[in-house]
Amino acid sequence: MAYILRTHQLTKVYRGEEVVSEVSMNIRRGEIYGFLGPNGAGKTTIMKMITNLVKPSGGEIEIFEEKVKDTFYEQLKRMGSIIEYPIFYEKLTARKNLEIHCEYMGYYDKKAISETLKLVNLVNADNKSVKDFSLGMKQRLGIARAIITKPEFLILDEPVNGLDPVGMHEIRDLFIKLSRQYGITLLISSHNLAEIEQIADTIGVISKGKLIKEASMEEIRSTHTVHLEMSVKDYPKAAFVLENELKLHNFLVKEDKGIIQIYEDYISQNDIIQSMNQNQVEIQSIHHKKQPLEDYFLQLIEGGQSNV
Ligand SMILES: Nc1ncnc2c1ncn2[C@@H]1O[C@H](COP(=O)(O)OP(=O)(O)OP(=O)(O)O)[C@@H](O)[C@H]1O
Repeated sequence: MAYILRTHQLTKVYRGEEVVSEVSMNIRRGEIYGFLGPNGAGKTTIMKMITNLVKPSGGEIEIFEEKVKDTFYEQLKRMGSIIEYPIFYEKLTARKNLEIHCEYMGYYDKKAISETLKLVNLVNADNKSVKDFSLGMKQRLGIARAIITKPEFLILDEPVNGLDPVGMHEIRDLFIKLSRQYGITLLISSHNLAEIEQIADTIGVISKGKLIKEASMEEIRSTHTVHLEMSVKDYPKAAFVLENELKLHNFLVKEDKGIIQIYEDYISQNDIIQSMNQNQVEIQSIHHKKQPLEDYFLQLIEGGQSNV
């Protein structure tokens, strides 16, 4: 398995306080990794350590399958990033900003500027200076600057923060394009699940400096969101049957809705129907129900546990 990034027990202490605690994360080549967590969870600090802006207090970082040393310029050259707010030369155009950046990076592919402006859809902005850009245009220019040197690994800190739904949609499409067509690996942080749920292949959930979950979206969707919902009139009796006949304990009785939610993975719908029939409990409906992912993540973050 080719990993673009692996951290081992990565830790950062600020004034005696551990703001990042023993984080071991794994990003595979070519994937979009969604880094999800509430504000202050430690996402930016981790991204800063990965991009050599902040020194770790402990642990290790491996990029492109090589352990990073004190300075890791060779690896950094193959990476692009936007961390916190990108700063531009406000009086200059997007093109001029990119030219200056390329010069600074020692990257002299003149064609790249026009190509990149086209890719991020900023071709018609040649007469505008950056100070007159909308927030979305600035975000796209930031992305252009991060990708112009053709990085293999792109690190984006809250890149859609503050964008309207249309802008957000455009940027999301761009990320998918960068990943699927250009094979760039993306690490994207967000405090909002809806922003990255649709594009991430893998999600890392961070809370209070700890990585509390790392799993593929596919796995999360298939294993953690389903429960059985059974609608009955006589719910006390139904609950009795679940508990004493089927020996199930992980269920919730919602009296106001007349339903019982059953969270046991190993019990089949048929077994429940059979047992209810044998005990003369009439089932009005029974079906699998998905827990909204948002609820699942909130539960995860609030619980702050690693065994969910
Ligand atoms: N230079 C610093 N000195 C002291 N504490 C810091 C410093 N940088 C970050 N912190 C603290 O570390 C914790 C994590 O901050 P960080 O910015 O990494 O979180 P985050 O998940 O990226 O949240 P946000 O989205 O709000 O930036 C916070 O409690 C923050 O106050």
